[in-house]
Amino acid sequence: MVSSSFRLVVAAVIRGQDGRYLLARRLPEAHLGGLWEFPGGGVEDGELPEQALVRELYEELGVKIRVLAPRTFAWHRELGKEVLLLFYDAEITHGTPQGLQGQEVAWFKPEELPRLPTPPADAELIRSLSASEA
Ligand SMILES: Nc1nc2c([nH]c(=O)n2[C@@H]2O[C@H](COP(=O)(O)OP(=O)(O)OP(=O)(O)O)[C@@H](O)[C@H]2O)c(=O)[nH]1
Repeated sequence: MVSSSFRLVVAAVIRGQDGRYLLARRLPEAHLGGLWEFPGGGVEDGELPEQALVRELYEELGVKIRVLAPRTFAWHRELGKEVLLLFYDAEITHGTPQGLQGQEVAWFKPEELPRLPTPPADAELIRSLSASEA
């Protein structure tokens, strides 16, 4: 349900040449702290989703990316907040990802993804990424 607490969040599904996916770990003190997620963040006023994704990846990980195509979406409802998550396939064009806010960043094989602690809203995406390898 769209309400005044609605937020639009974008996240990148980035697959390295070795077939691993890039995830970042939420800081322990954050909401859903310690969970591994696809890097991204909130779309700000006046921004297109793809622009927000490019900005977030640069601010959080110091990389430039190219957004390739929409992959899927998911709703996240918690604590009275409604979040619509848009996941995009993307690739890194410049730089090596680093957790510029102190967060851990790592590449995971598709079969490792289902064993990671991840936000509930990511479950279906993770199932499909790991199943496409089977
Ligand atoms: N970037 C990202 N966010 C996700 C994923 N899955 C998921 O549920 N989220 C949720 O989407 C929101 C991301 O927004 P954010 O990172 O800008 O917000 P935040 O938690 O720092 O701020 P907040 O505490 O105000 O929500 C969070 O509620 C986060 O838990 C994901 O795979 N990637």
